[in-house]
Amino acid sequence: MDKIKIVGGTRLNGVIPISGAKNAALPLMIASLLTRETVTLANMPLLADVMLLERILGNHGVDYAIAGKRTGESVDAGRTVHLTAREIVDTTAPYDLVSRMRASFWVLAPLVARCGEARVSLPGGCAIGTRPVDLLLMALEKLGAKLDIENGYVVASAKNGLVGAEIDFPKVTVGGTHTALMAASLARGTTVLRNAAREPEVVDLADCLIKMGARIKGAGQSTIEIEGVGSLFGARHAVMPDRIEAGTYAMAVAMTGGDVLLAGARADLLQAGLDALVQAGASITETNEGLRVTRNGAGISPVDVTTAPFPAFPTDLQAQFMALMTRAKGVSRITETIFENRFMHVQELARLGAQIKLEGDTAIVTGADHLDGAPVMATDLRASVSLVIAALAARGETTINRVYHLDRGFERLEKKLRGCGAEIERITAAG
Ligand SMILES: CC(=O)N[C@H]1[C@@H](OP(=O)(O)OP(=O)(O)OC[C@H]2O[C@@H](n3ccc(=O)[nH]c3=O)[C@H](O)[C@@H]2O)O[C@H](CO)[C@@H](O)[C@@H]1O
Ligand SMILES: C=C(OP(=O)(O)O)C(=O)O
Repeated sequence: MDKIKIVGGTRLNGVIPISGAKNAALPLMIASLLTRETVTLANMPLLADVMLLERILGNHGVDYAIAGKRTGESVDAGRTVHLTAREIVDTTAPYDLVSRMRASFWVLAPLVARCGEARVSLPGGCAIGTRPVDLLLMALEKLGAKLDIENGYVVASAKNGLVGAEIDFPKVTVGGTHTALMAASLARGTTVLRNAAREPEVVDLADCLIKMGARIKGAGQSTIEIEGVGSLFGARHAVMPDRIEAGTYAMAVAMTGGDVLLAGARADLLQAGLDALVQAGASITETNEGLRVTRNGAGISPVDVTTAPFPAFPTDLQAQFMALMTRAKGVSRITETIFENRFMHVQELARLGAQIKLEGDTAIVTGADHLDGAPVMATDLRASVSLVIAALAARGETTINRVYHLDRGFERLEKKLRGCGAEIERITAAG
């Protein structure tokens, strides 16, 4: 298993290109199941999750072709891929694939909407919480799908097609909103989603569906109206920039000090995260090329944050912000309201000398004068990168084990950080 070795203490200076968003790329790829025609996605990130989803979609009959790079195109440019689901050859998504990536469960919606049947393994829990799928199933049932659970699989059928409905989500769910958007696009009649997720990735999916011929109004607001159509077409769409990757590197710069341009990053996708960073002492300027983040001289101030659905502070940046707060001059409180168990990084940060006390859904972080390098273990994607941020500021060497978690969501992380002066290298396991 690969490891990452970091020697802390270097300020970050330079340019970091921001990749296409994992959490937009995945539902966009899944949406290709809705049409016989080719969906072309540009600015695709090269990530383990994307590669796994390629395999899962291939199992259903999606032909996946990667366009070659144009002459002179930078290595930092995202890939362009063509996905064509001419025929769906298999409507089953098996346990061994779905259990490895939760978002793959979302194939249920396009499969049942297009084919009238699907058999998709329940995804199970994961390191950050139990993560039930009851609201995704509720949405599909409202749209007329008949659902049974058999041997760990959701067996869905809608022999006469799905029918538009009013769907009120009792809780904001990104996956539930993606599911309802995809299914309702091919349902007969009108669907209204209430308390829908407003995350930018939902808007990105809706934009692509609209290019494919879907009739969707209100994406990005709590109420979304979808007028179902008989069939969808091919389209070309560029994946939005990754706001979580951008926020992560912004927090790394705030931690080490320095001056970095996050090329391609957009402030409107990340306002709550940027506000917290400015309170912590970073300066952020929006430029034509992206976001410039600097922290010079002054130390890190403690800031309290509470995670909540967009546009509030994102849960996917909670671990990274906690890493930053471990060096603040004072006490901060970080409250996690989305996932019940998203504090696996606390024990690992403590190994570097962080002082964090957990009280229910709140972590109370007392900033330490310094952190010291140590061997640590990555436990999930964002927890892993929080250890990278802490290690960049720790004295001496930190080795992060199980970095396959990082590869799920951060493209060329070592290269991007090394380009800004960080002392970071991947130690590739032999064999
Ligand atoms: C691939 C992807 O895009 N993943 C993101 C997506 O995950 P995901 O779509 O799985 O997260 P949700 O927004 O659905 O989950 C939000 C909350 O709702 C609960 N819930 C969800 C569905 C359901 O049927 N029942 C239920 O109770 C969850 O347990 C959680 O407490 O949004 C999360 C919240 O922004 C992010 O952290 C993940 O990075
Ligand atoms: C939790 C995340 O991803 P997933 O929903 O795929 O587990 C994440 O991107 O932080």
